Amino acid sequence: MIRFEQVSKIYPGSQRALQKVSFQLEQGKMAFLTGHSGAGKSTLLKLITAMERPSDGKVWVNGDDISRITHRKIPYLRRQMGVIFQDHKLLMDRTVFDNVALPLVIEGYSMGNIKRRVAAALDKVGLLDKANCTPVILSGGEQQRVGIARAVVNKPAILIADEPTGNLDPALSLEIFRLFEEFNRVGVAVLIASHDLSLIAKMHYQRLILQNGQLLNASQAEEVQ
Ligand SMILES: Nc1ncnc2c1ncn2[C@@H]1O[C@H](COP(=O)(O)OP(=O)(O)OP(=O)(O)O)[C@@H](O)[C@H]1O
Repeated sequence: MIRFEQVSKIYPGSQRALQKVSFQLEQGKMAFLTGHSGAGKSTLLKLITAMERPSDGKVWVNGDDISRITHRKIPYLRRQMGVIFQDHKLLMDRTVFDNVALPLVIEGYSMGNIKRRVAAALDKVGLLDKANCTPVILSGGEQQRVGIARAVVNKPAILIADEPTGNLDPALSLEIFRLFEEFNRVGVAVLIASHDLSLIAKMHYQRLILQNGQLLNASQAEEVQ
């Protein structure tokens, strides 16, 4: 589903952010991406969403080599994935419904279809009764769940999350991780970058550990755990 082959990334005028990173996340699997601040986690995720291109190596998503993807093909790639950010990037002057509907409006879905899908996504994250509220009146955990509903509303095969629980307390963080597990259980591949080591330790999924841009192998990983 996602495959990195000897991927390096050097930002212009800076040192190497990723060095010869290789890994695979198979269809329907869930994994955590961890590592110190500046280790390269966001960079790795940005290569999957084609917000950045690798300087060397190959990135495969759903069977396509996206290392040199053209701008024209990026919308097709992004349609296959839902992306969740720490600050959830919600439109605060629009309703929860409008926020979740946005990807479908952009895709030109009919209003009937939009209503059905948004209701299903909000139901999944437990916020159906908040559809007509603006996100400002919601708690941090609820706002993050709106972000998750928006990410899953067009049923992507892959979910990518960059520090989705960064601003939340442990109980709410666990709730969010459990939600990701539910999507994974129905076949969605999930990759979550997180600093939340105690929570990750409680969940038994593949762990990718970055250190100064390099992925640790199994024995190195054991040493840092
Ligand atoms: N747009 C950019 N231009 C130049 N250097 C960058 C850019 N983005 C990231 N870097 C550098 O690349 C390295 C990896 O950064 P990245 O944001 O991927 O790390 P991270 O593991 O996500 O860190 P954090 O946990 O603090 O968010 C860092 O040294 C960072 O300064």
